[in-house]
Amino acid sequence: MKITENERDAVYKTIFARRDVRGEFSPEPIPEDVLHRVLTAAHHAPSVGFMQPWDFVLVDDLETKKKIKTGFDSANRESAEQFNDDKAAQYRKLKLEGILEAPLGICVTCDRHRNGPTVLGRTIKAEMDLFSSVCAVQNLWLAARAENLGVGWVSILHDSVLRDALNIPEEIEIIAYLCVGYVSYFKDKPELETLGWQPRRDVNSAIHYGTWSRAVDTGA
Ligand SMILES: Cc1cc2c(cc1C)N(C[C@H](O)[C@H](O)[C@H](O)COP(=O)(O)O)c1[nH]c(=O)[nH]c(=O)c1N2
Repeated sequence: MKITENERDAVYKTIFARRDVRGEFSPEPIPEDVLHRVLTAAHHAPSVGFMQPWDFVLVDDLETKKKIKTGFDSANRESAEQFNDDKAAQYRKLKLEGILEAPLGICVTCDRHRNGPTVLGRTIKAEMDLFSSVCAVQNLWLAARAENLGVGWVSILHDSVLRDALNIPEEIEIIAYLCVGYVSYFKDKPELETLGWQPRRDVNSAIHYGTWSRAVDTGA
């Protein structure tokens, strides 16, 4: 099967128009068929040894979301203290989650024991199962964008909060908590770029020919 030019353009458009969404969610519910398409796209991510170690816990209960939000608030206060004075003040102004606003939360997990102890491709680097689950997150994020659904990744959370709220056992790894819902608009650029937190690196500084070399900061 060949990808047509229009289809190629749609893929790039989706990649460049994807954003991390925090506060702009509408409460409009996500239709079952749309959600199923997005989760099926996530489920078709590549995985080491075709392990498919992920699971998706869907969270629409307000009380559960409130527990997670309380956990975020506490972890966020703890996080702010890790930055120096100016950066901490700027950090405290950032909106870094949409846990209550988003109609749906999705917790992506990784079962590190799925398919037994020896997995093709994971014999030398054990963390490949975790990376596979992150591939599922990216597929989900892009498929959601193609459906005009916003996604926000919230990682300022201790695992214990999600384990308690969602009944996730210790042997299951927590990969991501995602806030998902329709949005009024998608920003053109990452918010952290617009607010001056961090600029986008020039793609050429990420490309190395032959050997790795430390990127030179040109200040551009
Ligand atoms: C593993 C991981 C973890 C997080 C994120 C991303 C990823 C990949 N991002 C989103 C992140 O800030 C965002 O992707 C970048 O700022 C780039 O913006 P766009 O995603 O292009 O809009 C994120 N954003 C946020 O507001 N709170 C968070 O806790 C996190 N955590």
